This record gives sequence, structure tokens and C-alpha cells, in this order.
Amino acid sequence: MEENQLFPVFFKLHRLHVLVVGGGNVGLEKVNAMLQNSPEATVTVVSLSFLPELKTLAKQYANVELVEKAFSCGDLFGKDLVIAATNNKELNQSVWEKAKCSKVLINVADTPELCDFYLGSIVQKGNLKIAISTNGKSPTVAKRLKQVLQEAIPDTLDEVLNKLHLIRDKLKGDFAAKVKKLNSITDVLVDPETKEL
Ligand SMILES: C[C@@]1(CC(=O)O)C2=NC(=C\c3[nH]c(c(CCC(=O)O)c3CC(=O)O)Cc3[nH]c(c(CC(=O)O)c3CCC(=O)O)/C=C3\N/C(=C\2)[C@@H](CCC(=O)O)[C@]3(C)CC(=O)O)/[C@H]1CCC(=O)O
Ligand SMILES: NC(=O)c1ccc[n+]([C@@H]2O[C@H](COP(=O)([O-])OP(=O)(O)OC[C@H]3O[C@@H](n4cnc5c(N)ncnc54)[C@H](O)[C@@H]3O)[C@@H](O)[C@H]2O)c1
Repeated sequence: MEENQLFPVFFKLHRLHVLVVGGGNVGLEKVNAMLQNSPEATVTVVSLSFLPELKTLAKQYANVELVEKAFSCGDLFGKDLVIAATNNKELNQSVWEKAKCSKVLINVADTPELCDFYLGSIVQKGNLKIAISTNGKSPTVAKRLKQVLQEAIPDTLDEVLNKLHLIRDKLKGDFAAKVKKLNSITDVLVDPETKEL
């Protein structure tokens, strides 16, 4: 079976500054995805034109800035991540080249081969977050799997996380003893036959 070699990480996006080039459907989708997860992310969108939904978002979020102009190299200055989402493949390629020169990580929405990272389909239950990737094979399947997991994971899991957090803080002893105790308490999550939490 082919392996997915992507390495998932969870960005603290509120500490980063993201540049999105292109304010059309895909630009909007990506900005929405970022804000749903990280409402305090600083996002600058550079585009010749903007969908009305993006204008509404920029009014709602002080941290979202729209700059109406053609992309230029200087737009990369001070940015940590870039998403190139214009409808012009050559321009997207040129944004990629400039991002590479500046050592800024980039996602080129119409060219997976030029992406340093992919956006995932994201399941959210309180503190729990699961990011899904199909290795770029089928974002639609990622979206469907997200819907399945969102339903299947009980809302009460967040209570479990909060309780475990309290226990984790209270546990004394060395690291190995702590891990052993936490594993024993959470056995029930993998073996429903063991006693209830
Ligand atoms: C998960 C999600 C996250 C997000 O965007 O936030 C995401 N795409 C979503 C939806 C979606 N995207 C597309 C459709 C139409 C149906 C279809 O084509 O399947 C739908 C379905 C829909 O909208 O219903 C079209 C599409 N997508 C890419 C290309 C280019 C290409 O493949 O060449 C084209 C063709 C463009 C064209 O043909 O013109 C590329 C990528 N899309 C990825 C992520 C990355 C791989 C993730 C993975 O590893 O699975 C990757 C590689 C790069 C990236 O975008 O980061 C989000 C689900 C949101 C949710 O959870 O609800
Ligand atoms: N990765 C994904 O999830 C995904 C999904 C669907 C489509 N796509 C691909 O993404 C690309 C964009 O699709 P779309 O539907 O958003 O297109 P769109 O036409 O809705 O938007 C393109 C935007 O790019 C802007 N633009 C064009 N030239 C520019 C320039 N020189 N400087 C700054 N902005 C410029 C336009 O003003 C417009 O706002 C397409 O190539 C499409 O195939 C990717």
C-alpha cells in the first residue's frame, strides 16, 4: 500500500502572519478554514478583487486585512506562511518561487507538487482536534470522513479531557509512574470491558 509521508503538526496560527494571494472561492475557503480554527490568526489577503464574503469577514475580524492590488514580491515580507490561490497558474508558480527564495512555507492551491503543506479536513470537539489528509488523493473523502468522525465522537469526550488534565496536574511521582497511572486510568478508552472512568 502507498504510504502518506506527510508529517502533521498543529500550528499556533494566532502567533503567525499568513499571506493569501487571491480573494476568490479558494481564497475565501482557506481563510474561513483558518479562522474557524484560529480566530485570532493574522491574515493578509492580496488580490485584484474580493468576493463579498471576504469583505464581510474582514469587517468581522480586525485581524483580517484585504489589500486590493496585484501580487508583488514585497507582499511576502514578514509573512510566516503563504497560500497562493489565484486562478493564474503561472502567477501561482511565481509566488512559489518568491516564497522559496524567502524561505517562507507555501501552499499552492492548484498544484499539490508545489505545496510545502496541505490544509486538512478538521474534526473539532472542544479541546480535541483531528486533522485528516488523504495525501491529496481526495479532499472530498477527507471531508466525508470528517463528518463521520464528528458524529461518532461523543461531546462528553471534552469532559474526559478536562478531568484527565486535572488528574495529570495532581499526579506526583516520577515520569514513568505518572505515565503508568495515566495509562491505567484511560484503559477504558481502548478496552470498554475495563471499569468506567
Ligand atoms: C481538506 C480540504 C481542507 C481545506 O481546504 O481547508 C482540502 N480541500 C478541501 C475541499 C475540496 N477541494 C477540492 C474539492 C472539489 C472536489 C475534488 O476535486 O475532490 C473539494 C471538496 C469540497 O469543497 O466539497 C478541489 C481541489 N483541492 C485540491 C485541488 C488541486 C489538485 O488536487 O490538483 C483541487 C482541484 C481543483 C480543480 O480541479 O480545479 C488540493 C488540495 N485540497 C486539500 C485540502 C489539500 C489535500 C488534502 C488531503 O490530503 O486530502 C490540497 C492538496 C492542497 C490544499 O488545498 O491544501 C477541504 C475539505 C474541507 C472540509 O473538510 O469541509
Ligand atoms: N486546493 C483547493 O482546495 C482547490 C479547490 C478548488 C479549486 N482550486 C484551484 O484554485 C485556483 C483558484 O480558484 P478560485 O475558484 O478561487 O478562482 P477565482 O477566479 O474565484 O479567484 C481567483 C482570484 O485571484 C485573483 N487574482 C488574479 N490575478 C491576480 C494577481 N495578479 N494578483 C492578486 N490576485 C490575483 C482574482 O482577483 C480572484 O480574486 C484555481 O486554479 C482552482 O483550480 C483549488
